[in-house]
Amino acid sequence: MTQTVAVLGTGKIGEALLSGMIRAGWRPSNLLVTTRRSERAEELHNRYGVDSVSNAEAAKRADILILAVKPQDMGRLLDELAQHVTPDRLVISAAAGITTASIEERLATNTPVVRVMPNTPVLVDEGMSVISAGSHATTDHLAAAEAIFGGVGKTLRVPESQQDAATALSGSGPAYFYFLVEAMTDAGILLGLPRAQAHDLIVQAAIGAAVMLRDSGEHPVKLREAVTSPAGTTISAIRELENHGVRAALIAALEAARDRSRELASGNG
Ligand SMILES: NC(=O)C1=CN([C@@H]2O[C@H](COP(=O)(O)OP(=O)(O)OC[C@H]3O[C@@H](n4cnc5c(N)ncnc54)[C@H](O)[C@@H]3O)[C@@H](O)[C@H]2O)C=CC1
Ligand SMILES: O=C(O)[C@@H]1CCC=N1
Repeated sequence: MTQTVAVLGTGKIGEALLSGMIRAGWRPSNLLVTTRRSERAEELHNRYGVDSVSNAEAAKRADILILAVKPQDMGRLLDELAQHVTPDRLVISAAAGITTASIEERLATNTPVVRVMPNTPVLVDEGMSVISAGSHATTDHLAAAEAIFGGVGKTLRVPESQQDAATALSGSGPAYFYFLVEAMTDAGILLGLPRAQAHDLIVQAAIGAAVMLRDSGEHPVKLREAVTSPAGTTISAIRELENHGVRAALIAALEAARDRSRELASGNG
């Protein structure tokens, strides 16, 4: 961890990553951030002890640049960086949809670019980061990205052609579970439970189910069948879920997220 890493754009995912890197043992003196507002720079300095610099300065000083701005802001960021990034730097983009090729063509020839799709559970070291090499990135560059993102969760290498699908499943994935918890908590209210209790019951059911999925090695169908007693309560609920097309809705939802990721490749909104 002797390299210097700059996080360019420190919104939700940029800060989540920054906080995770500090927990994983990165020294604030080896980290830089860029922000659009000076109050935000001050806030991050107070919180993490990191210095804020301009994007051009970050490109000059950092070995690894993590681009964490919105896809729609990527063009402008690359304009600011283009003259300053040399091919001995590693550029990691965390932006949905943006291809490594589109970044490579804006930077000096042979600049290595790695595309990563993390998710917000990096905040609790349970992130999933899906990693792909651009055309000039070597296995050492992939390993450098894995060292950073592996400190805050799991990593998986995929061909870049699968990144839009991975974004739909994993980058956006936590939101679907929060949405379910929200809806199921409302159901608890309808059934007469106090909101706080309904929330706790659903969250613990989610945690228990997630740990069983991760640790038991069983197929989800098997785990669901173990809950579903003959003529019992669960099957009554499952019938309603099927009646309302929840399975088809999920498939369509993730397909829409994949398509949106593809659209964002143009950098347009
Ligand atoms: N939020 C999430 O769960 C995930 C987000 N991503 C990707 O991360 C990127 C950022 O997303 P969020 O953090 O959600 O957005 P955000 O809007 O919270 O953060 C973006 C930040 O970039 C800053 N910014 C924009 N242009 C800048 C520039 N030229 N120089 C310095 N800072 C600049 C903005 O002020 C803002 O603070 C997006 O490309 C998104 O696709 C990837 C995985 C998960
Ligand atoms: O919603 C988005 O576009 C970003 C990318 C994955 C998660 N959040």
